[in-house]
Amino acid sequence: MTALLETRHLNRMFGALQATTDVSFRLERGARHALIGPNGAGKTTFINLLTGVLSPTSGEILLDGKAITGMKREARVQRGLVRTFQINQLFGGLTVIESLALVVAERRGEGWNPFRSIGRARGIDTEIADLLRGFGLESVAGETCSDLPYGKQRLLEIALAIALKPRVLLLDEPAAGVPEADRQEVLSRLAALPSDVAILLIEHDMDLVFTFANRISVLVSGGLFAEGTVDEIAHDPRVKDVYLGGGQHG
Ligand SMILES: Nc1ncnc2c1ncn2[C@@H]1O[C@H](COP(=O)(O)OP(=O)(O)OP(=O)(O)O)[C@@H](O)[C@H]1O
Repeated sequence: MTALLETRHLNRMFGALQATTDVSFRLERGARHALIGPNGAGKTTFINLLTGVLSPTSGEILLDGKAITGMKREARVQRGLVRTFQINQLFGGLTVIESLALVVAERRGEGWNPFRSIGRARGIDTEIADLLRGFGLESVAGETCSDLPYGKQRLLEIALAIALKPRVLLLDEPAAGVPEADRQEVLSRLAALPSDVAILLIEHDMDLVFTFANRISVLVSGGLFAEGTVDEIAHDPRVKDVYLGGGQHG
């Protein structure tokens, strides 16, 4: 069966440095798949290739069996390949509800008019209300995004991505910077993400990886080093060596 997202022999050079090395990877429908690897292993480069921020030196990327290798970022998003937003870059000055309204309206092709009361367009208000409730953001709906505590910021980033109705969601360190007290909420919201959305989690935090994912790929020096179930990876002595040998978890 065709994978939902697939790479075939993907390579990316930065001058003489090979940051991605012959990566053939499959993300299945409904996946809860984590991508891990020591610092500098090439995780960010791989995600940038998937989203179209970078072009591969060679190799192919397929979404639902169709090549998207040369496609622009926006076209990939329209086809359902979505990465979590950095809200401070895009929406810092907007309120939570405004940022959600903007994304939902854009997705519906209705554009966003700040002078029109939010939610006037039919259906948008219900959709926004569902997102606010689904991600525990009702109490901060009127707050400015950049003023939110980290836990709520991470949740809003995921809510904005879900507002685009992705088929594949690339989750980049969803619990980064979240204090211990708010971590559980982020984890339970992640566990409740729609099961029909295939998720690739890029994460440094092994506890989160082992809780969330049922499949793990390990990237080392740009190449796929190991792949398997959580159990297989947790007990793979070669994977332990890579991490312990590397000194630092990444
Ligand atoms: N734009 C660039 N130009 C030159 N080298 C780069 C560039 N981006 C990444 N690299 C190099 O490519 C390699 C992989 O980097 P990348 O950031 O993809 O790894 P990573 O696994 O995401 O690391 P970390 O976990 O530390 O974020 C590193 O050696 C890095 O220095």
